[in-house]
Amino acid sequence: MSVGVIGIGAVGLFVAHELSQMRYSVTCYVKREDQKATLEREGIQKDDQTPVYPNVQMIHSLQAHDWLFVCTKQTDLDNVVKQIDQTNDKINRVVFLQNGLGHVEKIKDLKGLQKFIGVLEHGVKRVNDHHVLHTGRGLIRLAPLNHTKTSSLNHLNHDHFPIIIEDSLQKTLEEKLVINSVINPLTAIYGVKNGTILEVDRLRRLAHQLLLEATEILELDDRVMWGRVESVCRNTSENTSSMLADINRGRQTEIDYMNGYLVRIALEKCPTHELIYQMIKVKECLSEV
Ligand SMILES: NC(=O)C1=CN([C@@H]2O[C@H](COP(=O)(O)OP(=O)(O)OC[C@H]3O[C@@H](n4cnc5c(N)ncnc54)[C@H](OP(=O)(O)O)[C@@H]3O)[C@@H](O)[C@H]2O)C=CC1
Ligand SMILES: CC(C)(CO)C(=O)C(=O)O
Repeated sequence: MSVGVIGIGAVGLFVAHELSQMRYSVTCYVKREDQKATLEREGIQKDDQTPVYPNVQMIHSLQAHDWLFVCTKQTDLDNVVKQIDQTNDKINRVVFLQNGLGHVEKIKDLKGLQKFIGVLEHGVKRVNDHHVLHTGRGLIRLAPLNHTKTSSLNHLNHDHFPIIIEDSLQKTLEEKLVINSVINPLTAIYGVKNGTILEVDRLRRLAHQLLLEATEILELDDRVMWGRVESVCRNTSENTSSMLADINRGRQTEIDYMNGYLVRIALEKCPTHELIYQMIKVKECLSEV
């Protein structure tokens, strides 16, 4: 089986590594020549294991695959969707693994292939362009878009790469959105690892306040969701959240698809999320300087 992985950052390195270990024919798609050269030379290293050597191509050379995993940020999806659209007569199934909400509409426009949207609950930390740390064992939750059959997903499910099929796409994404809209901005504002949120009482209380607003807007059970936030903080305690990683690298964050999404749908009735949203926007401006 041939699998393509687009976007070889923290998530893409991990996904491409695990699929390569399952002996699939994996091709990584990147947008920088220097990352292509590094991956060809060094392979993908997970933790301190021996590297695996998937194929590496530039994104404009996207080829035919049985499965395609899209592991870019939400902010890069427009370009990627355009690229897949130009290639889609050769691609059978696509899995999108972005955090946040707002991408489903863009993806719906892709015709002629089976689409799955999912969330990755592993702790992953990018060390550099070819090395990733697996900081917390988790799983991938996937839901089909537009009544796609799910039986083909069984081929991808593996003990060290568990995939769960969820019935409700919206619920899966909303629950992950709650987790990210609490953990990501707080870790990015204070420059701390995920585990610190539970360790510092004032930070924990601020996290809980964000949780209460988010669960009220999305009509989710706040006790259940607080339990999930706590468990993600514990399982990924040593992780740098993707938003903190973006701020540290002077990149645009996904805040518009997380707290920004909540602010938009709640019509400004979520003051803590609105404040946090503004604070991250200021951080983005400052880190560009
Ligand atoms: N990091 C984490 O712990 C987790 C992240 N997520 C979610 O997964 C998604 C990816 O996150 P993460 O891996 O952290 O992000 P990264 O920024 O580490 O990686 C994204 C990668 O996509 C590449 N990219 C961007 N545009 C293109 C393109 N047009 N063609 C090919 N490659 C492209 C970037 O390349 P370049 O470096 O050249 O810009 C980068 O390597 C996000 O939605 C995030 O919220 C989900 C769970 C955990
Ligand atoms: C679950 C969490 C917070 C793990 O770091 C994540 O999804 C992210 O960093 O975007």
